Amino acid sequence: MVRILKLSQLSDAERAKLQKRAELDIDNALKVAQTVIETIRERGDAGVVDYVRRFDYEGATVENIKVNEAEFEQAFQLIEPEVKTAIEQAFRNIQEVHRRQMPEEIQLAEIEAGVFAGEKISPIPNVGLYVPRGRGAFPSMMLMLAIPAMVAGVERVVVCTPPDKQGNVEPVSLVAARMAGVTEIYKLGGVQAIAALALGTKNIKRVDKITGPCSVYGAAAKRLLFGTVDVGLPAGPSESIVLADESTDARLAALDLLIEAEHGADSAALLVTHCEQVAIAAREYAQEYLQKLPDWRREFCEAGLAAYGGIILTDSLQQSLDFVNEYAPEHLELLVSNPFAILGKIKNAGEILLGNHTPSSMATYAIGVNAVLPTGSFARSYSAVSVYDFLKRSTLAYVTPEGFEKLKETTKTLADYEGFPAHKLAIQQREFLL
Ligand SMILES: NC(=O)c1ccc[n+]([C@@H]2O[C@H](COP(=O)([O-])OP(=O)(O)OC[C@H]3O[C@@H](n4cnc5c(N)ncnc54)[C@H](O)[C@@H]3O)[C@@H](O)[C@H]2O)c1
Ligand SMILES: N[C@H](CO)Cc1c[nH]c[nH+]1
Ligand SMILES: [Zn+2]
Repeated sequence: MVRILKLSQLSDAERAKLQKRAELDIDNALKVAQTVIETIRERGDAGVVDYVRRFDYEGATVENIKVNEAEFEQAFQLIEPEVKTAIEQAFRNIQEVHRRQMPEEIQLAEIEAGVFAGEKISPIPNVGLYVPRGRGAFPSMMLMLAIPAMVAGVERVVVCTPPDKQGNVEPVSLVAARMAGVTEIYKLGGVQAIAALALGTKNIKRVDKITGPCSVYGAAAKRLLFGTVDVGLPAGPSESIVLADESTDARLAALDLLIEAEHGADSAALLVTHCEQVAIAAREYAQEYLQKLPDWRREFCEAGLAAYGGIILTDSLQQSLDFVNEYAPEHLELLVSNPFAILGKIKNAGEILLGNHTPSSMATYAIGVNAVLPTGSFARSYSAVSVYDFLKRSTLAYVTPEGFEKLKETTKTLADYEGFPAHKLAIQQREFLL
């Protein structure tokens, strides 16, 4: 039975446990990751292959961990026509959304007479994308990562994704990668993928940034390699809040509660409402809909809902909103009578989905908004993946002779005050040299 928790009756410890989610059960993974990283640092490709053999595919060799042309071609043979059509529509919408995000390459504004300031935008040269594979196939994640990287103009986009026990990469992910223009793909998952991308080996050139969702092993590796490489946003176990009021159809609330719950036993799926009737009815419907899922997905839902999720009953809509903002969910669905009326009150959420026709599964696959989102309360400061994850900004300035006259005294005064004589001299001498 899906639990109903009355928010006002939760102890501080219970509230903190909800807030923490599963994200931080990382200690054991950190130990594994440390050993794998050290081995790859010392033994390079041979170390990488040893761990692929141990964790994913026994037949891995230095030669066969890179996806070859025949494997791409085979993937195009294997894909069902309706899946290809679906991928094509998703591709178009994701590309459209991300093209609209692209800023002007050069922005320069006159700040005062003769003083121009702005930014030059450039792509990150080398980027590694991690597309997970453990508990599902994720061609959608391939699109969500590869398309913004390509739109941003990244020169080298490398993908790592785990092979199955037969050494194959999930074929629709290969089709999605090819459509986006990615050709360099390694059959690597977990720590060995992150370590190879971050440290580089003879066969796998290191990257400047790695981004993409992963399980606790990849997350542990990213934590240990922070400082060696840019590890992007924290995107861990899926989590969501469905926010309901007295107008909500409890069947929709129950259905959407199960969307993120089915990812894994570590998923955190919550329905938050001040309306007891909706809470009780949604609990009944959730039980019913759970029976429609295959055993392994239903067991994920039951475990995650018992440990990290469930239905939270609050005293008022305002208390529900306060809870949402404190929790900072990855996905937030506003299944309320007028979602636009409360939109301004949402302060922290990776994704905000408005109304009955915008379930989070549609955002994951088809709308075009990015579905790689910050988890573990990091939606307080991080954003969804976008072209900005693949761009950097150089500040840009240009001063005319007129502008130089206007700024020279301020520069000399502040250089004096801070005790930097060469800074001052560069201004003083220019007054004679120019
Ligand atoms: N935040 C987001 O936007 C977002 C999007 C999609 C998925 N996700 C989350 O990403 C995660 C993906 O995880 P996953 O497990 O499906 O795929 P994964 O690819 O991250 O994990 C599989 C890899 O883990 C490694 N591994 C497995 N067991 C191991 C062990 N005992 N020791 C060392 N390494 C081991 C293997 O090398 C394997 O390749 C899920 O938690 C999912 O909810 C998040
Ligand atoms: N909902 C996930 C992000 O939390 C993404 C995903 C891909 N496939 C299925 N789900
Ligand atoms: Zn999902």
